[in-house]
Amino acid sequence: MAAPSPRIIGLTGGIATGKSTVSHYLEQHHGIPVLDADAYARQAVVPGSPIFQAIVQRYGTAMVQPDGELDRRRLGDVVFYNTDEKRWLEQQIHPFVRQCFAQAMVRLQDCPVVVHSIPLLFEANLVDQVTESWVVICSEAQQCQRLMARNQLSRTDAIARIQSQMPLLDKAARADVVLDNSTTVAALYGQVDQALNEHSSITPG
Ligand SMILES: CC(C)(COP(=O)(O)OP(=O)(O)OC[C@H]1O[C@@H](n2cnc3c(N)ncnc32)[C@H](O)[C@@H]1O)[C@@H](O)C(=O)NCCC(=O)NCCS
Ligand SMILES: Nc1ncnc2c1ncn2[C@@H]1O[C@H](COP(=O)(O)OP(=O)(O)OP(=O)(O)O)[C@@H](O)[C@H]1O
Repeated sequence: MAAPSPRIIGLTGGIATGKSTVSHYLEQHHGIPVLDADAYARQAVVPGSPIFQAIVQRYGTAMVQPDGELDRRRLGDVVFYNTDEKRWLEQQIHPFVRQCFAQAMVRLQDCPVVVHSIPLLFEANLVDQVTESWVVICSEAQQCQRLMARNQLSRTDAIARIQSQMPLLDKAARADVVLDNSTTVAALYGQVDQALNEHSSITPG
């Protein structure tokens, strides 16, 4: 059976498990366009935007850095410890992100393969928007260590961010492809190459 056109790979995982490492490889090595929900979510809160203003109204100017940008670390310290505040923020940002995806897909409709990098692919029930789902996993100890190192976070703050998400094993159980990023980046790339070749005929549903 012919693969649907375009083939849309929904790339997900836990925080700091390696989504960006995979998406950069797909983009740079394979030339596949990547639409990144995290990047759109950052665009949603540029200084002066309606959502930036709503955030400042809700939490005060303490959320704004001296350079005028949103203090993302500080906002994370609020929402990753408080489910209601996380839900409020998602309600502000997600419609903008959905609109960005829809607009970009009009532009990319003739591409044979497109990647949608979406941390909340399963949590937000977006799996119907893609033709196959890939999840990047590693052990929780590695995830915590990589997150602490990259974002200069304490162990407590890293664990709060990890625990605010759907457990990785639940994501792995739902995914079409599980990419194990518990060893080297080279080993991860090998799995990506294999998944690109082997799963090209997965159809939605
Ligand atoms: C809270 C914010 C400001 C923290 O920013 P920060 O620069 O520290 O992190 P960044 O945006 O790079 O996200 C890093 C990772 O955090 C995790 N994460 C982000 N938002 C969420 C969320 N709502 N729920 C669970 N995990 C999340 C994802 O794994 C993501 O890849 C930011 O994550 C945000 O605006 N989140 C709400 C928007 C959202 O839901 N984004 C997810 C994609 S739409
Ligand atoms: N196999 C690996 N071995 C060691 N470090 C790694 C490996 N893969 C990724 N990393 C590092 O772990 C960190 C997280 O990786 P990456 O940014 O790709 O994750 P992510 O899932 O995109 O993160 P986020 O959820 O925050 O967007 C980065 O600093 C990256 O360089």
